[in-house]
Amino acid sequence: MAAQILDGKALAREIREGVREDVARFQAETEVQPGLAVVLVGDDPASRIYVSNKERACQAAGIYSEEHKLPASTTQSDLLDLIGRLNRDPRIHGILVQLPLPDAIDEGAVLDAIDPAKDVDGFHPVNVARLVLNQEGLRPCTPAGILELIERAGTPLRGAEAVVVGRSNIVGKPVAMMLLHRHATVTLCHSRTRDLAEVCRRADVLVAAVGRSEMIRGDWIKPGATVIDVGINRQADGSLRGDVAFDEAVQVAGAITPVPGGVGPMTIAMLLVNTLTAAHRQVGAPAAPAGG
Ligand SMILES: NC(=O)C1=CN([C@@H]2O[C@H](COP(=O)(O)OP(=O)(O)OC[C@H]3O[C@@H](n4cnc5c(N)ncnc54)[C@H](OP(=O)(O)O)[C@@H]3O)[C@@H](O)[C@H]2O)C=CC1
Ligand SMILES: Nc1nc(=O)c2c([nH]1)NC[C@@H]1CN(c3ccc(C(=O)N[C@@H](CCC(=O)O)C(=O)O)cc3)C=[N+]21
Ligand SMILES: [Mg+2]
Repeated sequence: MAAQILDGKALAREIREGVREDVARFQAETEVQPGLAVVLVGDDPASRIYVSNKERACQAAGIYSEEHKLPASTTQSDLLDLIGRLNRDPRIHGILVQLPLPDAIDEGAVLDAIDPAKDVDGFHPVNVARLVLNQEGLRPCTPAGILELIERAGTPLRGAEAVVVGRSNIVGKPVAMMLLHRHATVTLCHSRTRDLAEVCRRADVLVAAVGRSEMIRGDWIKPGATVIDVGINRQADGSLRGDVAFDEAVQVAGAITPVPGGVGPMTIAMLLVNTLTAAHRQVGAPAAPAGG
């Protein structure tokens, strides 16, 4: 029997509609409109697509958004100045600096400069520490979206074998930590992992965040497993492929996310949730938003 398809686009739409209602209520109570600033340095075409998706989603949810497009030649000190201004700007509750940054800019120095209260990506060291300590803080959007999808699949995590392929700071490591906090037994794999296929076959929940088109084959998947495909791999013809060979995997898995229409839309929905949560915490409004 073919797997249940986890429709991230539909779930993201539901979440964004909930955010829209919560934003309206928040604004009525506080007279403050939540605001997001997105900073894009250089002209990476893929980043431009995400940035315009984010902008449209903000508008639909009633969140103020502004886009700061800087040339690739921008210096680190100019970027730090901009972040300082956004940190002090009362209209702005969330700041997102699109990654990767040009080589001449020290990514760590830039992330350190963002006010942790406005760090809607959850990449500042303070928010990373709060995640590891399982304390309240802003959680990275893609991992948060992945957890929502797993929950929607009805997959129990307590005691489950979870295998994450990829150990980046923005996806692999934080999603592994979130699965651990849900009491899964977590294996975090990377390019030096031996017998990767064998490790994947143990997984009740498999998260692929590698960036290699269709690397994970159908026979790497345990029958009935929940498979989350984070990969966004642009093909020569312009289409997108995931890190999982979908046509094979869908025959074996219990539930699987498509690419596109899986994790990607959830990332944007969780960015809106984080922006509203950040606004609540900064304004100190009485009621907390759903999911915040
Ligand atoms: N849908 C969404 O919202 C998002 C999608 N993405 C997509 O997800 C994918 C991963 O992104 P990101 O985490 O930033 O990627 P990175 O390139 O930062 O990390 C890739 C990871 O995969 C590991 N890896 C590479 N090759 C292999 C291999 N042959 N076997 C096992 N592990 C391997 C690397 O190992 P090592 O550490 O040893 O080098 C590394 O840990 C990309 O396609 C990206 O576009 C990313 C963010 C959000
Ligand atoms: N500071 C920072 N935060 C990020 O969250 C961040 C980043 N930098 N750099 C790049 C990655 C990648 N990323 C995606 C977001 C949305 C889609 C998305 O909307 N995907 C849709 C459509 C994609 C398309 O058609 O091109 C889908 O999968 O269905 C994909 C990928 C966020 N990232
Ligand atoms: Mg993110």
